[in-house]
Amino acid sequence: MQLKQDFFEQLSGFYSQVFPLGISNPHWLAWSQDAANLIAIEKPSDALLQGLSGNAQIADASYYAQVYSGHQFGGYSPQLGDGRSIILGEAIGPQGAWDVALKGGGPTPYSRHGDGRAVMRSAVREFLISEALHQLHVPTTRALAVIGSDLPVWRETQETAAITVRLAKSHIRFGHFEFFCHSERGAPDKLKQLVNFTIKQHYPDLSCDAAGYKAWFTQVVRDTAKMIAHWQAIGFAHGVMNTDNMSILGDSFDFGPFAFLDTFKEDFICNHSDPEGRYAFSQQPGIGLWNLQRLAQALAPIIASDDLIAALNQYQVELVQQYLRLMRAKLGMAVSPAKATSPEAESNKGLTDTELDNSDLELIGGFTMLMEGNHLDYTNSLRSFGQLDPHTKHSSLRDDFIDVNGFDNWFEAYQKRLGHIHDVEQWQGQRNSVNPKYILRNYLAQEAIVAVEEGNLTPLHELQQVLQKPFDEQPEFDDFAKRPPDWGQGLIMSCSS
Ligand SMILES: Nc1ncnc2c1ncn2[C@@H]1O[C@H](COP(=O)(O)OP(=O)(O)OP(=O)(O)O)[C@@H](O)[C@H]1O
Ligand SMILES: [Mg+2]
Repeated sequence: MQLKQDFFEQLSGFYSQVFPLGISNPHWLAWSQDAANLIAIEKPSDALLQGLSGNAQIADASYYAQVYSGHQFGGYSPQLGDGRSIILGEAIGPQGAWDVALKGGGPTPYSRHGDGRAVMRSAVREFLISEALHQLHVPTTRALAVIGSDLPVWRETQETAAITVRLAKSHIRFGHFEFFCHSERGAPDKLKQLVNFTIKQHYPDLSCDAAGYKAWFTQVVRDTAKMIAHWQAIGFAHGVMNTDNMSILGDSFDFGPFAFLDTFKEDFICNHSDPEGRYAFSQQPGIGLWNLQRLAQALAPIIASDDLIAALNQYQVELVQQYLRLMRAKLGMAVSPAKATSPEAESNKGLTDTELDNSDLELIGGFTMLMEGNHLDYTNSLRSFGQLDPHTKHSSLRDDFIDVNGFDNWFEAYQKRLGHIHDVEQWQGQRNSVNPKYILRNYLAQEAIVAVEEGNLTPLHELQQVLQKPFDEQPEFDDFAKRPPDWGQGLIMSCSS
């Protein structure tokens, strides 16, 4: 692993140097070669295991914990910082550099009352979801490995510590800007330094002046909207959208009590510690904007308010367009014939773009409402479109509905929207390439974790394998695509990790 130290060298005063605390009996619980390739690591080795567990020093690593703050569940926490994540530096890979962080690597000056550790179940979940989201084309941080240990840690009961080795293009969060805005009122030198660093590292085409700042913040707004559109389309609930968990690059970040929807439920709450549903599935788009508004406030000392507002105004437009793009692909609805190569959708001729957008949103919303009313599985229902002949009324999808009339009414409007499909087989294949068969259902993660506790890594490795190709039929793993058993339906997790 070849490391460089741009953040460490250019931003002193933005972190504390801290060395990871060694851990007893480290061993690989899981390894992602796909992630390893990003930083040119050919295979796991014993030397790497010792280094990434904190038992031996890695050459060129700097070891630091970043300082940030953030809005947590709506309230401002003036000082957070990496309490259990220690960054080694930026590993150089064939397509760019990736921060390497040991999440659960030991206490730091920002640990407050925490022990600096992560428990095995949360480390495994973070690993699995990072790699799974990537395969689903959702922007995300990545995970190289999970390292297990013998170290006992105390949560509600005694558990065992583990480390997730996280790769991120950047660990800079909205909360970084909030921290430096609030800690240096009146002389925003560090805030400016951080913005300039972010732009130079990640937006090399932009300048570090007023025009560049405006373009940069606009891009942050767009990237955040795009990430959330992906979550809504794939049926992913993050669970803890605090501003310290929002990456400035619009990558899904910090995976705790997340969940995919099993049965579609718009107001699904996946976080046991969120009884009010602040971060419910349906709230995510609104919270994304709220978080961006907090970021805009933090940037106000250096970016003109008109520019910030203009950028924020693009959020909803971008989110809706991205969501429409993803859902149209899932349902096989080609865009307006005026613009599209497909001449199929006869009924839409003459509609303006906005009218078509609105009628498509209505059609999509109609389908999710039907799913909710009929207690249908979100992922499996969408996957059924890969077997659907849009010209035929009867289908396995229709058979799933109790409210058949409701479905028929919807289907009629949908058929009209689609028009004639020339090559149904090709159309079905396209649906299968965007509607996954396999997602990381909470109960699957739970089963794999219980097996790890019993010393059996096979279910974890099988799950990792199946999630690497979520759109492919993998008949030997058909069971992984089933709806959860009763005990695993809508399983929600606590924040303790
Ligand atoms: N066991 C722990 N020991 C020390 N600090 C902790 C611990 N758990 C959480 N924290 C700190 O509490 C804050 C909020 O935690 P949160 O769960 O959002 O982050 P995290 O999962 O620890 O890490 P990250 O955001 O880097 O993925 C963070 O500053 C985090 O570092
Ligand atoms: Mg966090």
